[in-house]
Amino acid sequence: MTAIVFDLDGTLVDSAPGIAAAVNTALAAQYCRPLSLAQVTSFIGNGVPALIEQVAIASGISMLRREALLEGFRSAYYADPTYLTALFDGVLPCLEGLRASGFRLGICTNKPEEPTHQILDKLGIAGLFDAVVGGDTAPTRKPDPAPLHLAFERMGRSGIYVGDSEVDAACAAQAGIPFVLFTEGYRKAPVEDLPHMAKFSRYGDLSALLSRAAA
Ligand SMILES: O=C(O)COP(=O)(O)O
Ligand SMILES: [Mg+2]
Repeated sequence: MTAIVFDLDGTLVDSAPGIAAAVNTALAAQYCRPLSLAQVTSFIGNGVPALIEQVAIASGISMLRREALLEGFRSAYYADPTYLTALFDGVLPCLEGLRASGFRLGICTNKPEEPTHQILDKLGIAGLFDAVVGGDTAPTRKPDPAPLHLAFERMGRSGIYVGDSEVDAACAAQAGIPFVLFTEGYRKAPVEDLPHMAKFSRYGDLSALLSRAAA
């Protein structure tokens, strides 16, 4: 039976408010004004170093202070990565249903492993996944295909990748893995600009879609 690998931020969890809160705590420590949720959301998807670089540019923070900004973000975010973070509607029954139908499940996210594991544990879904690949697991991050290949390798199966962003679509395309797009995440480009095999906006529709696709 096929494996299904999921992205995390903007796909399984709505984590942008928590990430924005930690960004703004780090900015306050550098005597900078807070950024809006929309602005921080637009920086999510390429991993923490890219997030902090974009925050620093938007806030006019010099290269010299970026390390302090990164440390401020890490200490605020890692203290509780589940703050203002929740599963999207219907995720839990969908994942349980997929497992019950015999699919193996994995995660491939650009979020570092430590907060990824904390989120999966505290939101009660850790036990559903056989492989978790974070932004610091492999030598490269998405859109490089290596982390996605690693997630499938760890499950010993091929399958489908489910994600929400340009980064995920590009990663799947480079890896030669079919991609299913969740349209309610943190994508910036129109749906038609992202290569995808299928798309969905409600988790209640995903199980039937994946069973058809994997048949
Ligand atoms: O940018 C991040 O840190 C994580 O984003 P992802 O879970 O969508 O890969
Ligand atoms: Mg994402």
